[in-house]
Amino acid sequence: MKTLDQIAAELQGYDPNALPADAVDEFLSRLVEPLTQTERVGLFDALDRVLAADLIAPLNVPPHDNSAMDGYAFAGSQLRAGQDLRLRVVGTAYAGAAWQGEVGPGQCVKIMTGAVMPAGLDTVVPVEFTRSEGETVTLPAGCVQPGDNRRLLGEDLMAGQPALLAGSRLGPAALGLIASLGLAEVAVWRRPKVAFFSTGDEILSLGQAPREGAVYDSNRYTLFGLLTRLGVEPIDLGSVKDDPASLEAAFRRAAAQADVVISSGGVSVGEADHTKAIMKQLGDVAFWRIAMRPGRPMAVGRLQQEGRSALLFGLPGNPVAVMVTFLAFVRPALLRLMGARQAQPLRVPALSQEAVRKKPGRTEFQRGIASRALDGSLQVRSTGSQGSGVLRSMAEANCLIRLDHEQGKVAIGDRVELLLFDGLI
Ligand SMILES: Nc1nc2c(c(=O)[nH]1)N[C@H]1C(S)=C(S)[C@@H](COP(=O)(O)OP(=O)(O)OC[C@H]3O[C@@H](n4cnc5c(N)ncnc54)[C@H](O)[C@@H]3O)O[C@H]1N2
Ligand code: MOO
Repeated sequence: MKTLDQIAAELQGYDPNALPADAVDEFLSRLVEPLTQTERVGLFDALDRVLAADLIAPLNVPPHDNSAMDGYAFAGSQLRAGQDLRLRVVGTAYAGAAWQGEVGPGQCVKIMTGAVMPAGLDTVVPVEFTRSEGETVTLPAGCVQPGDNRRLLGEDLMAGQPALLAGSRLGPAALGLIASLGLAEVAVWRRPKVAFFSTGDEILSLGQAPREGAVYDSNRYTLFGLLTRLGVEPIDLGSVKDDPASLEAAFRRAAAQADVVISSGGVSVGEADHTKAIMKQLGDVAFWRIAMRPGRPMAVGRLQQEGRSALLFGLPGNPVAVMVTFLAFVRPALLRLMGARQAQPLRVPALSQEAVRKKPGRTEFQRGIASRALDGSLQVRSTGSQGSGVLRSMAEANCLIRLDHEQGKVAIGDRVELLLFDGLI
């Protein structure tokens, strides 16, 4: 395990007082190592977990050639260009049991969607394309081609081939895919435990009476939501007063039971803040000023407690900064810890509906409302006030507009990049 100083020495031009967002990504990718313990869980418990090993299909899906339509199965070699085909119906194949009879030339079998294709037959004509008279059906010229409407054995998954790769995050489709292989359990990485708490003397817990100079703790609730959506095990440690004894107890308690500790507040330069001193005392911690807005101050490192080491993210106190630093840095780090292959969120291009003032030299995340323009392209406007205490701007938004480090001002119609909240938070 490398120390923070060793990692810093590996990075060119590392300056903790003006760290570009890309350098933070690079730093964290070297700091965070995936958890090593795996477990087997039932499929209902596997949602949002990360697959620990390649999943090899133990059988073919579908297990047999079958019909994609309700209609008539027949040998496609009998089709002649420009000619109707008349066939005699000699039986009915239902889904669930293979039809066993013989089918000769000029004959067909009535077949249901999903039913096994009778031996020797390779084509299905949907019932609505045909004319039926008593025991015969007529297929009008050109209504199907040989091989149409037949689903091939193994066309979804072939036995022996990987169905899902290690590091895949299991969504609803993956759960269904695993179930389609007849597997009731799957090997996943252990869920990281993430302890979180808020710091600050001005922070009121819900239920406390309002008082002058105090604000209600919102960060714990957004962090709870972000962590829960991500599929880690959140451990709420409440809000902690800004005195050394309370802070030390909170950080020790957190580090003793969690893989990751997330605090909010106290990482800037304020005089009352004891947070940084305690973090330093309990572990190997770097204090950064990131070239980013919001989310400039942030502490990152490891806390040592009772012979174990927990990752630490000391997020800035401002509520929007908490969410932005979480999405930009903590979420990818947690995904890496969870063993996920794809850790960085997808960035989607969109056209800006507004001009934006921006100087090169820092990454900015504005709260955006993305929508579809009349011509079908994706467009975005900001939610208005972008203050890093204005949580309403985050609640109204459906995306973050990410303005790159090098980017200068944005004109109406310029291309910007979005992190869409759908699937992200
Ligand atoms: N001289 C400087 N002052 C500040 C700088 C700076 O670079 N130089 N950076 C500013 C930036 S940017 C941020 S962000 C904040 C971060 O400061 P802290 O991490 O020390 O956070 P606090 O001072 O404790 O709180 C900031 C702000 O957020 C409110 N807050 C805190 N926790 C919660 C919570 N759980 N729920 C709701 N609101 C919370 C707190 O009341 C403050 O208003 O520093 C700037 N200052
Ligand atoms: O992190 Mo602060 O919120 O950049 O304003």
